[in-house]
Amino acid sequence: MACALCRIKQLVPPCAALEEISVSTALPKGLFISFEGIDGAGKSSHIEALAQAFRDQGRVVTLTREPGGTPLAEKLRALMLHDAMDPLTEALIAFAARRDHLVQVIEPALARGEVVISDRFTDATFAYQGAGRGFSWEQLSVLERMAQTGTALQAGPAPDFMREPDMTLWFDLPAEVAAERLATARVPDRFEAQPGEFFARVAQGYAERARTAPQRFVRIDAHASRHAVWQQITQAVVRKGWLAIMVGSKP
Ligand SMILES: Nc1ncnc2c1ncn2[C@@H]1O[C@H](COP(=O)(O)OP(=O)(O)O)[C@@H](O)[C@H]1O
Ligand SMILES: Cc1cn([C@H]2C[C@H](O)[C@@H](COP(=O)(O)OP(=O)(O)O)O2)c(=O)[nH]c1=O
Repeated sequence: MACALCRIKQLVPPCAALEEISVSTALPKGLFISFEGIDGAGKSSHIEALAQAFRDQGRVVTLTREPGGTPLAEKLRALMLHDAMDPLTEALIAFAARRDHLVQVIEPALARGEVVISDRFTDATFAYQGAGRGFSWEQLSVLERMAQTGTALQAGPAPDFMREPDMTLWFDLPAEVAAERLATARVPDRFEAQPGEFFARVAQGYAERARTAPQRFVRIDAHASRHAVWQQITQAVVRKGWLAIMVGSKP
């Protein structure tokens, strides 16, 4: 597509540089942010507030979750959360749901220049099915590559580009504190009903995953007050230049 100036001047062929400018000003860059952490860490308490902060600054937001986010993936979510199965089956279901979610929702939204905020993504599979259930991380990495490659819709990424979040906000909280918070909060699903040691392993899994991708992970000290947690979240996105400084905003 010719840039606006070339169209006015009826330049043939249109200039390459201005063509790029016209595309980039027409469409903001899509952003993909995931929220991660053990159950009860406080993700749901802040995710809508972050979505609203982006909307307030003019961005279109797709707020979604895993497992789930599409009609098919929501069916797979119901199976994962309520039916007994072995760790490999659980991992395969998580990645099947993720592939559908990527193809149907996440990639189209990123191609439209939206901000995609997902309540969990692949790090949860490494933490829960990997560290929690004991399934091999090496094999999970193979599934990760299969499920998250070749989905990008925009021109540019190499054919072997593997989609990952641009930023992962990792809510780090000791398992025993999360258990206390959840004791009165809601009816537990198949994961939330697991013993404390399971969540201690899941928490370690997240810490390990964060060590392998320090440029993507932002550790949120989730043992702080709601207000302090919110400040850490906003600082992380402001530091990236994705949001302007927000004065007095609250979760
Ligand atoms: N910073 C916080 N301090 C104390 N309690 C919190 C905090 N953040 C959330 N909670 C409470 O902890 C429970 C779990 O929070 P939630 O946001 O549902 O966690 P998650 O989505 O990570 O499972 C809820 O009852 C919530 O009100
Ligand atoms: C995405 C994902 C979630 N899970 C688990 C973590 C959670 O216990 C559960 C559902 O996540 P979540 O939506 O956080 O539960 P809730 O709506 O009750 O807050 O699924 C996995 O085990 N593997 C995965 O790959």
